[in-house]
Amino acid sequence: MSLRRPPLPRILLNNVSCMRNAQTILRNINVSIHDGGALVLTGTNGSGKSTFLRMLAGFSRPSAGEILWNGHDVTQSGVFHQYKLQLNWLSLKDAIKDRLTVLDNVQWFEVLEGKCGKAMGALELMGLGRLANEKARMLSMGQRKRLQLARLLAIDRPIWLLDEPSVALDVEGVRLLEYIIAEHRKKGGIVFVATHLPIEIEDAMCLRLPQRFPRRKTLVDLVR
Ligand SMILES: Nc1ncnc2c1ncn2[C@@H]1O[C@H](COP(=O)(O)OP(=O)(O)OP(=O)(O)O)[C@@H](O)[C@H]1O
Repeated sequence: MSLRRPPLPRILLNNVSCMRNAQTILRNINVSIHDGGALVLTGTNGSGKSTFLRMLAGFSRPSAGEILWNGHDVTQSGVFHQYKLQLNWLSLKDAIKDRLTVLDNVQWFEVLEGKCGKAMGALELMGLGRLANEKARMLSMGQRKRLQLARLLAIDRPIWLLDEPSVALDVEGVRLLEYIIAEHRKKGGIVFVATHLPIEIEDAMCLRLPQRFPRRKTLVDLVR
């Protein structure tokens, strides 16, 4: 009889807490995620969703606990160097260069990544093929979000950290987002999504972060 150990989770958050400005934003978070997994983070404004993603991206360190990637603490410099190459980050700051064309905006990231050849296909999938040679400043908000998603596809790293990825997308855009997330997971990719808007992600784990401040009076309370 062979006794096989269960595989290590690709990412493990072990009792992680995070402080900003001497305040605890995240407290005792435990998450374990394997290849193909997804975690959807929800919670009120200021509950710490972006902080969670930023910590996973290595922009801030846990104040307690540890984040393990393949069993190694990502804050160790040798590990972090490898770990950060696994990450693809999408946030409300879109880092789009308005003076470049739409295509150049994707190819530029591909070049930085030492890759090439996927930019046009990614733009076409995201419905931006006809705009590939337009200057990026011509794009609407939803089109800019589609351009960010095309970059994710072109760069093709395994761990996606998506902060409000559906903001400004139309219904078709949200369906495309759901589709590319599903396809990414089929290849073993991992997806973390912070969102206020509903996104259909099959078998995703959900983590609702607690509200950090006492509930203030709402508009409804005030007009009663
Ligand atoms: N650089 C910073 N320095 C100090 N505090 C910060 C910093 N960034 C965020 N915070 C605080 O951390 C808390 C959580 O912020 P965060 O942006 O993670 O919330 P969120 O859940 O993503 O909110 P939203 O739904 O509004 O996007 C907030 O109270 C915020 O003021």
